Amino acid sequence: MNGLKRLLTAYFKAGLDEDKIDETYRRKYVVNLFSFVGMSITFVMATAALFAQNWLLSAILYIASSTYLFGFFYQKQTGNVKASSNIVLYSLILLMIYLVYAGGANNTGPLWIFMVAPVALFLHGLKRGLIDIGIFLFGISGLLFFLDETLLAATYDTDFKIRLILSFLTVTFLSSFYEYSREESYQRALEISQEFEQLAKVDPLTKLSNRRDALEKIEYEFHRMERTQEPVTVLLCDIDHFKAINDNYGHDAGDLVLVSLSRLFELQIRAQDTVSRWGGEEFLFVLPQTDLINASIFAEKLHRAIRLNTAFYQGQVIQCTTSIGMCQLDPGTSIKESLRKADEALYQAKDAGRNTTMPQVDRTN
Ligand SMILES: Nc1nc2c(ncn2[C@@H]2O[C@H](COP(=O)(O)OP(=O)(O)OP(=O)(O)O)[C@@H](O)[C@H]2O)c(=O)[nH]1
Repeated sequence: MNGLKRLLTAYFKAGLDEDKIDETYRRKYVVNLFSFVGMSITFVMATAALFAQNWLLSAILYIASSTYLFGFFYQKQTGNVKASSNIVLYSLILLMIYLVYAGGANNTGPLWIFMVAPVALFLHGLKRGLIDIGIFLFGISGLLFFLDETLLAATYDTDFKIRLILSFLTVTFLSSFYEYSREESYQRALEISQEFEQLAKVDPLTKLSNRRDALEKIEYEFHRMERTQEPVTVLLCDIDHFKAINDNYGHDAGDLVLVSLSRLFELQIRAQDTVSRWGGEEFLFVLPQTDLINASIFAEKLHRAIRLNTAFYQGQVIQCTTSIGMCQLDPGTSIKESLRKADEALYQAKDAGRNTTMPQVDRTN
């Protein structure tokens, strides 16, 4: 039993990317599922028709069964979900038209047409699925009501034809409603997950990138530097005696200073630079296309701007300074090691009396 379950799961998940569960994943899954169901049912029906010596019906059903299998393999090999879903859906539609035309076994062929509605909607989505269903319905109605004397091989009672179309419309309506709600829920879930993803990258107090996002950005710039050989420098900036601000004016005043400096930092950087809240009262700048010399010029500009910046808290003016440690990224040095060097440089800046910038500390030199 477990072996069968594993086999079926492997079949349904063939060609699917487990790391990317999105709409394409779902469509591929549905293609695999329908190709399996379609292939199995038509195979059984084809064999039954073979025993009943209905050669033509049997041959057509075997061809349909092979087409579903082909749709599955095409999806698995190429990953082309658009083409494979077209193969599965349009071969199903052609088979249904044939069954209505010929009547199938004991005139029961038309009973299978209900499958078209959910398959079309699940494979092609609401809009395109409804167009497919509309065209199919138009063709079937024409065949049943207008070409019944000239083209139709089977004979159906008028009541049966009307009920067939009405029940097909009912199944279409219910399937469309289901697909509509599914698409709506999927869209909403997508929006919520994007919102959360965004929130997970932002520091709630300062609205700057948080440490996690900063690390992603450094990694991106690190790889770009490896490709382009252009310099990248990181700056670790720590507010001097920030504890004293909290102690003297209160925690809310400390928060206000952090927010005020964050807005100031955003104004100082270029479009390609990033500033993030690294932690507590520490900020990290990532400056692409910038070597240590140019980073020093930027750091001086930053010191000046911070000195001139004033935060007002309950009628009191709060001013502060910062210390900065810098490190230029190097392809031969890990990001972690470069950040450690910047941190060491920052401590040297603190030791040197604060309100100053120090370049990286190279122990090997
Ligand atoms: N208001 C506020 N304070 C914070 C926040 N995060 C960290 N702090 C405070 O920042 C202070 C950091 O103090 P220290 O690490 O001693 O550093 P410092 O007083 O700036 O001294 P130096 O860095 O040596 O100049 C601590 O009092 C923390 O509580 C925050 O989000 N808001």
